[in-house]
Amino acid sequence: MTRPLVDLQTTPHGGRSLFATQPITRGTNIFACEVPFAHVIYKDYRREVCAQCFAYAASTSRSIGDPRTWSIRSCMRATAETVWFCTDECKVTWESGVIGPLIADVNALLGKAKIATRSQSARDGHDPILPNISTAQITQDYIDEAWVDVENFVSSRTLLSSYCSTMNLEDMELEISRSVASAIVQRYVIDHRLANLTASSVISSSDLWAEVLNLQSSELSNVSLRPYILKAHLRVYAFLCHSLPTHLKTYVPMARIILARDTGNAFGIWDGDSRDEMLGWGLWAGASYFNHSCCPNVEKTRVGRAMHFTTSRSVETGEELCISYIDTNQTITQRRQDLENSWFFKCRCQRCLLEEASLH
Ligand SMILES: C[S@@+](CC[C@H](N)C(=O)[O-])C[C@H]1O[C@@H](n2cnc3c(N)ncnc32)[C@H](O)[C@@H]1O
Repeated sequence: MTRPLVDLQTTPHGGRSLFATQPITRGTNIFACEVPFAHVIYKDYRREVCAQCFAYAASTSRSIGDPRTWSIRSCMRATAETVWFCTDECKVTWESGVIGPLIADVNALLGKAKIATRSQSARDGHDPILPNISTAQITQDYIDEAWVDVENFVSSRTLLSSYCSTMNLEDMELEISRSVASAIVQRYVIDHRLANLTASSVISSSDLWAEVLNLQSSELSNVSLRPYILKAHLRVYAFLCHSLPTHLKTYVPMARIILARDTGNAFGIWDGDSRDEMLGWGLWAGASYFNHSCCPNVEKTRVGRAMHFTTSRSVETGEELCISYIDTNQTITQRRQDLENSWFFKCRCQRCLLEEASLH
């Protein structure tokens, strides 16, 4: 058996991180994660993004005159949401799988349920799920209590149904709901052994959920910086409790776990290398142990549904293997701002430490 090239270790500065177990040459594929555990493609792009391989119809690499939307569509159950494909091969692969069609069924239900949330008169601004809050109030206890309250609230079917009929779910809340629902379907399929899922080169399907649980949560940092996120998450939870089919409802408590880990661990699904347009996002469990560096030695590439990680230069035994989360062609001040706003940490990479020292 060949020895793995990477090893997970704890760092003094940035939680767990991946390290080289032997010298690695430039261009080596060190890790691959085959499928996202949760994902969503934004509504505006759904006709332009292949449901199987995420190829973008309007990408700049395509020729002038090529259509901006895909024309091959799924024709499975009438109850399922229509999805589009770049080739017949992708369509056959998707239709012969279990997860894609199940997600399309659930998405159709969520779409209808969202329309129903605005069928009655708009709310008067008061939301019983969470009163207006100020950042000063936000502690882990506060967040825990808010989740206990919402769980009590949704346990009354009458209250829940009446709330959802006028909650006026926002478009972004529906996207978040779709992403959580895709994870719920994934877990349902694993639990019921409906498909043989291989998520990555090192993780077996039975460990997939454990891998998601193991991801770092950024719930408190995220809600402290953007208190409105908590309200959106609680509303998504209530909406899913109300709208999902009975066999998936038992999995709704997963929502808080996914939402707490999504920010800080998910990757954007981009149109191509130039990253002009973000088409959606996905949570590739197992691929989130790469720490950030402003002088990275690993490049991340999406290959269809898979995330591949390749060394961008040669690496010594024991070296930390890092990707970059941001545009590293920025000043230290801009880089810090981006990392603190979106990932809630102060970068301790070699480049930042050197640049910081030269400032003093
Ligand atoms: C996607 S996770 C990476 C894996 C993470 N270290 C863990 O233990 O799960 C991102 C988090 O890792 C930490 N991190 C990543 N790169 C870092 C760096 N250059 N300096 C300090 N902390 C970093 C931050 O806490 C960040 O929010």
